[in-house]
Amino acid sequence: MDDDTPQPATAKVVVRGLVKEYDDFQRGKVRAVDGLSFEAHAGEIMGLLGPNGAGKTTALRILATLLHPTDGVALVNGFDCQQQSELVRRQIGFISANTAVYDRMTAWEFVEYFGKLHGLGGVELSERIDTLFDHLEMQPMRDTLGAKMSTGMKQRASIARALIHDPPVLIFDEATNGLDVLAARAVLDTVSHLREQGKCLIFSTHIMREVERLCDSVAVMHRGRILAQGTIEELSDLHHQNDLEELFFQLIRDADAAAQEALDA
Ligand SMILES: Nc1ncnc2c1ncn2[C@@H]1O[C@H](COP(=O)(O)OP(=O)(O)OP(=O)(O)O)[C@@H](O)[C@H]1O
Repeated sequence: MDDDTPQPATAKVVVRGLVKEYDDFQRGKVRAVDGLSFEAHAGEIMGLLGPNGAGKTTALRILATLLHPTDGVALVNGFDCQQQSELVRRQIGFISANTAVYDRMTAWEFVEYFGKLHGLGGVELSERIDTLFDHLEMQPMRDTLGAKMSTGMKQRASIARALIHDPPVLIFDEATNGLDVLAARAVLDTVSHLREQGKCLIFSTHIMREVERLCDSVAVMHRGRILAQGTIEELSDLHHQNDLEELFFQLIRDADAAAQEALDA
């Protein structure tokens, strides 16, 4: 990797007033993200919790430099996702439920290929892959072709791919969708382990148990906005509700009722 890259001391994600509108052929303008603001810090897992269509993937794809925002700012480690996308990509690893592997590459070749794209090579790269394969328990599948991998194996390969350049910020977008309990548990264990290494993690999900088990803070998102944000204890105290699932339903119900009232007025 380029050693001249400025490396701020603390990995951090800052999102301020982020807006994303899509031009939808059938629905016209769709405001998928509507003034979103949050921060995520090093050594912490921030949960982004929201129902289908809340705007989680859109927001995270902006952070991953895959989409341009309509308005607002998203910074990764101080670098602007829109203006400095190349630098942001070096700071970030993005894992979703449907990251593809290549049918004709083995797990090892796949991760090596992405390592090379990040400018790694030689012994440094093979040692790094070896360490990652140890941690992710991928040694038995190192020669398995993408076409022969199970869903859980594909997800492990995708995680190794996202970690190969050792980025300080990791984004998991509904990364356990479609995995069986064992494979999902392996992903959650990896996320915990990455926190111990001081990484800044954003973990989007609609599964409450994953949030309760993993996250240091949580932002509840609906209709492109954040309805509530804080630690689970802070949210429980503020809304007088200890059950996260109930709290989630309550927040969504209240927001929908307020939106309906505004429409009726
Ligand atoms: N390319 C697109 N064109 C038009 N509308 C889109 C596009 N992508 C997403 N949307 C819309 O934006 C809104 C937010 O979608 P998004 O996928 O970001 O939400 P999400 O919280 O990730 O949902 P899910 O959990 O279902 O993945 C939805 O109304 C969706 O239909």
